[in-house]
Amino acid sequence: MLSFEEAKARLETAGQSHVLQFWAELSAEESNALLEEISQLKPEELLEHCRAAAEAGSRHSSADGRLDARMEPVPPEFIGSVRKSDKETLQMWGDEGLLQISQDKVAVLLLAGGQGTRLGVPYPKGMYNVGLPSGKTLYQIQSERIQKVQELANVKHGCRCTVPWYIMTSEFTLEPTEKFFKDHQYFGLCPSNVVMFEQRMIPAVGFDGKIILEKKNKIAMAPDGNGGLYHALVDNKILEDMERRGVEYLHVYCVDNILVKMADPVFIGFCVSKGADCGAKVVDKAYPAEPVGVVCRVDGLYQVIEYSEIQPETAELKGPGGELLFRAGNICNHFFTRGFLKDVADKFESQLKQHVAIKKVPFVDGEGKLVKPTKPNGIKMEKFVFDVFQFSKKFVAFEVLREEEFSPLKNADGAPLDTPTTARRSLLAQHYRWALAAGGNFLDEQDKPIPPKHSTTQNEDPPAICEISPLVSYFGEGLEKLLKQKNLKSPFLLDENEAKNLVQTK
Ligand SMILES: CC(=O)N[C@H]1[C@@H](OP(=O)(O)O)O[C@H](CO)[C@@H](O)[C@@H]1O
Repeated sequence: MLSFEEAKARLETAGQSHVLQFWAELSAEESNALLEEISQLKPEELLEHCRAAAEAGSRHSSADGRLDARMEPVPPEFIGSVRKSDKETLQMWGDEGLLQISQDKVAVLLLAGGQGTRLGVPYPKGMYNVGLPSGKTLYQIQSERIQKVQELANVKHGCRCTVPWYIMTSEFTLEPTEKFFKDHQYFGLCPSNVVMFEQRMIPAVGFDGKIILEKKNKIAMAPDGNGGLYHALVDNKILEDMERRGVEYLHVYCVDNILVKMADPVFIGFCVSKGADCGAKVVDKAYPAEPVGVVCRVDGLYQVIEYSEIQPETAELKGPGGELLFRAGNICNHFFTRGFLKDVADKFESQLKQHVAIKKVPFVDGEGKLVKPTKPNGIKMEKFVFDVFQFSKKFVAFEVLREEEFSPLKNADGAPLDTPTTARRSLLAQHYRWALAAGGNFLDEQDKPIPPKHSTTQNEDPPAICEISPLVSYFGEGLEKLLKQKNLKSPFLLDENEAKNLVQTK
């Protein structure tokens, strides 16, 4: 660890001497913690970071329109689509994906370093329970999907494959996530195949270019955005781990989408058969101001323009058929080859754009009292995971069905969209559709038939409650043999035990 003198010199070089202003008041333990924090910061990088943040803050307007004029939509012929493809093609991609999975070539990587500020919980989002009949958390659902996709590949190819699960956490989420997994015996996964690592944290900076102190001995730090992935892969030797395991393809996704298909064989198979090194799943944007990024091209290069960085007028532009011109909504499900990630790590990481977020950052005033600002006072710099698309040699977009694949949990209940209620509803509506399609009949509590309803809107609950464990079915497969012509009493929970009962009562 640094000595006081070294820390002082380091901070002076970066113009940040104020970080030590409360030094004389700190206990030995407190001062050690501060020295430890300072020792993580490299003086030149810090100087540059603070300079760039202050400059970005002074001219900040995220949606400044600099890119809008150069944006063009992805030509439809460059988008693979679940809706527009026939059954055989989808089957072919799915088979290809399962083949790759069966050969241990596929891993999933979860971006879980965020603080879930909008959701308003003090713990990692993945630990959230949206109120399903089973009480499962997002982490449990995801873990069970991994187990099921492994099983599908095993059964098809007579193997015992592994889909390793890499989880990128941050200083905020690592400890609670690790504990949660341990407390739940990794939800049935082998701990050695769940690899958690931490992304970097960087200081929040005031408009004057000075690091913000959130305590007398603590710098206000924030994760470096989900694009911090590329640094973190190197810092934690994750690419080496993948190589050792023979992983060639990675499905990267963010934690909050309750419908995420982990290592989706169809998506993997599509990307692999197109020879892509980089790919993104998209859904048709629901309305112009929907808070999703749009996949598009800028100066001929693939890019995502984030919802906070697009001008409203651009988001509203319509194509010839009245559809949104920029409608390829990014659902934060990406495909990368290991080779591509290595290239990014070796050659391109430093070129990734810094995005600026102006936030309210709690700070200590000159007297050391904590102030919760009412106006934004700090600049946080973030990298975005999708900013590497421009370096891809062969990029593909893959359009999937929103009702099957996208229902993110962003906000607390009470907000109109993307809440625990909407997430729960989307999952239950999906499982209800699967059960109907498999030939099940629902009964109410008085054993009266509930008339089937084949589509429900986002704002209504399905007429019967049905939850199907991912351990029983991954994307609706295999249900006919269990549910056909069966009377299912709502609420109906199809877990592995119930599946066994149903087989026996054939
Ligand atoms: C930097 C980044 O990855 N932003 C993603 C991500 O947004 P957040 O609001 O940061 O969760 O998830 C959205 C989908 O839920 C996607 O549309 C958007 O582009």
